[in-house]
Amino acid sequence: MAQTTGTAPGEQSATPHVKVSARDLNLWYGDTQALHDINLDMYSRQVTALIGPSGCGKSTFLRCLNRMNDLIPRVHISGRVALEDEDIYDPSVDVVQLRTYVGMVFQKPNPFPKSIYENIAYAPRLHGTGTSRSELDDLVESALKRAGLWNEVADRLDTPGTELSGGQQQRLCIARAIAVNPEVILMDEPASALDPLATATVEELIHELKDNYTIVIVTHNLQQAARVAGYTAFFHMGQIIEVNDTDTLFTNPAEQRTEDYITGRFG
Ligand SMILES: Nc1ncnc2c1ncn2[C@@H]1O[C@H](COP(=O)(O)OP(=O)(O)OP(=O)(O)O)[C@@H](O)[C@H]1O
Repeated sequence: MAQTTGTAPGEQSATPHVKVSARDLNLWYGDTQALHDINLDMYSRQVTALIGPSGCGKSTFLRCLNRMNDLIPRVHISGRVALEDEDIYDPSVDVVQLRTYVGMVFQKPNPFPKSIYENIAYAPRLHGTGTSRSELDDLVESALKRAGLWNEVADRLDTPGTELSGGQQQRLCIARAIAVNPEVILMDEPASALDPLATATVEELIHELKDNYTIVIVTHNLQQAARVAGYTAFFHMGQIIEVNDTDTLFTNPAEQRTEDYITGRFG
């Protein structure tokens, strides 16, 4: 597997900071191995895209990064995933806490059946981040602003989140993830259920969020990976075939399988 530690386009520092790393990561669903010896560094203030054909293990890998696979029966994992050098699979790790550091946004927008306000305020209240009403008000406003949704919903915070358009719902889900101050945001095909205009808005948002978070995104859309990601990893049959800065991976792939995939020969 090819992996660079070089500088991504637009990145000032020669050695980007590794925020999350996977080392020799294997995962089995029962007897079936879905991930094989995955090694990947994901950098602070960068978007890393995971691409590859259907069933190659992208979502499985993404779920390893905040232990969402713990919820699936008969899953067995070996190897290491570290957040800032801390092994997230260490038995002492509080998984609920971990998921506030490493938030997740899913393919289909899934707002709670609650008001826009409550969608954002719910988790901070639960975790004790915002206690008074005015603290929560500030937190809701700030999260909605960071998700680029404030101007569209400021006058109707009491309406159900489910009444927003699909694109707005997805930005609400991103605001909800942001509200608990994560360091890493995982996105599993966050725009695939959206129309082109809403997709463009979400992509712009990802671009802005990158300045403050580590973002890992699964996408089927190669153009989207090229637009939003500084780094891209190509998965095939549960392995990483190649990872590199996105421009190099798309224009000068080292591996034949990568070239075949990005030129549409399979997948
Ligand atoms: N809950 C599960 N139980 C058993 N096997 C699973 C489970 N989830 C995924 N798999 C299997 O693991 C492999 C990888 O699936 P995964 O969903 O990670 O791939 P993917 O690359 O994200 O695919 P897609 O692009 O179609 O979403 C597939 O063979 C899939 O059938």
